[in-house]
Amino acid sequence: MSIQTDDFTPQRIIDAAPSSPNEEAIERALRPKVLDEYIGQEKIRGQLEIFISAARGRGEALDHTLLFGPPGLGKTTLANIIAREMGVNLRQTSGPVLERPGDLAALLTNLEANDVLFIDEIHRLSPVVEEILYPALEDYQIDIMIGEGPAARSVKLDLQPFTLVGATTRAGMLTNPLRDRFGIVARLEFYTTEELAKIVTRSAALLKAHIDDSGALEIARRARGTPRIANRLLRRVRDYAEVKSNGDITKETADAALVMLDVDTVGFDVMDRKLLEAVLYKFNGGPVGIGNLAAAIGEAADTIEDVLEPYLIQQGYLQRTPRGRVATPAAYQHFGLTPPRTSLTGDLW
Ligand SMILES: Nc1ncnc2c1ncn2[C@@H]1O[C@H](COP(=O)(O)OP(=O)(O)OP(=O)(O)O)[C@@H](O)[C@H]1O
Ligand SMILES: [Mg+2]
Repeated sequence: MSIQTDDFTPQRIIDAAPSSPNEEAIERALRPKVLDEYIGQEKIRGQLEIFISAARGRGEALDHTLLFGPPGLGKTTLANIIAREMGVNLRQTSGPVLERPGDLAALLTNLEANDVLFIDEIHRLSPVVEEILYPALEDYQIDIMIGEGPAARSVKLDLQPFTLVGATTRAGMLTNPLRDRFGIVARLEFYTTEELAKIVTRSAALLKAHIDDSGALEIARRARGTPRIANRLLRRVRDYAEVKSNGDITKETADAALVMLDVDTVGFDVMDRKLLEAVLYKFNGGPVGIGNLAAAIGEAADTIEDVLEPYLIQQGYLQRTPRGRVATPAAYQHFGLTPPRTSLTGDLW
């Protein structure tokens, strides 16, 4: 019998990663299917609209596209939308799954003209697999080795023109030759409260939940700029509203539910507070190196960098300096402390 650990590990309510296979199924149902339903990310949407309609007009494959940004901002959603708007198939895989060159070759040779190949976590491709990808991206050709030892020979195979859509939370970890082969590079930004409120309202309608504007705004404000978190908070608030009142989601029910879930007024949960408190109290406001910080709060450095930090930095609570992480005056104020007149890096705030 196999046990899915997912169901047993305690889960941050505002974790930006999907919490279980079950949540992924719910997400699929809430996922916008066409560009017009995709809320926010105006710049990317505007660009894609033009590039897609031009490529379609010429009957060509869309340029290879790299989507990067923190988890839960809509990269997978966008990859699906691109295929849909192009009117082609989407084949999906991910960096760690492609262990051998043959795995990728099999996928590539099965693509039909102008199809989208979506590689999630593309920064985790192994170097040997990446090698195969270069000529595929440039000339729609691959070189594969057939046989072993002295009898081995290399065979060139022609591929159909296709679009690679790569997604990553870490653009900095891509090799230069790979990054250079993307014609379109889109950086997804955190969503504004207004955009998230629209997403919450749309999802509530799909879930047949009753929500008013103030309820949607309250959830949006506390969703860390991330649609995945907004949708998750909505589902938890809906549970609360159904059990504790008549099921209608208002500002009051949303607030009460979120207090119960330990999500504070700016959307921080226990982990965010733990991180900021460590910088403030244990390291005197910083600067503190990522390794020390990771040890102090018992989280992996990767998790801090990919999941926790981006939002805190974007919201201006934390700064990344060459000497380490530094708490900003906003962080001091959030915890009711008086910020020092100069930061520890010596700059005047
Ligand atoms: N622009 C958007 N409008 C409406 N809903 C969105 C939007 N972007 C994302 N969502 C919702 O958020 C959920 C998470 O999005 P998605 O899975 O695309 O994120 P991701 O960037 O691929 O995350 P990860 O890095 O974990 O793979 C989706 O199920 C979708 O319902
Ligand atoms: Mg994804």
